[in-house]
Amino acid sequence: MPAEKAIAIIAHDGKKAEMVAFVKDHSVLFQKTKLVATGTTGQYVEQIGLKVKKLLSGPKGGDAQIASLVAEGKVHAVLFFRDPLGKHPHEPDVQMLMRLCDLHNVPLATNPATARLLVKGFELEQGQNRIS
Ligand SMILES: O=C(CO)COP(=O)(O)O
Repeated sequence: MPAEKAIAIIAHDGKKAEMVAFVKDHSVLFQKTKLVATGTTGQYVEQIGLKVKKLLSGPKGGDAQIASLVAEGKVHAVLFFRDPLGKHPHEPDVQMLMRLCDLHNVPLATNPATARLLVKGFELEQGQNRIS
């Protein structure tokens, strides 16, 4: 994984608990990786003990800021723990982020199962050849 690029982590409120469990499970990889997150998600990631650049909260523009980083080529992958049952006032920002990931061919996981596979790919890239 290019050292200068970050992994972006975002979680809707209904998925924060799953995001925390996921990040804890993969903390070895995340300790070695530049992390960026939307505001509240970032606070949770910090509480796990990881260094993370916190942007604005999602509804205040955090997803849009991550979209901008994607467009600038500064994001290696986006792990987005979306809540498909929730209503989000900033849904247009979410759609923009996903569109820009597709446009710039940036890996985007929108649920924990896909995030797990993506992270496995990073571990393989880094030579940690363990499949569990
Ligand atoms: O709203 C979000 C994703 O769309 C997440 O934002 P927070 O991390 O600030 O809760």
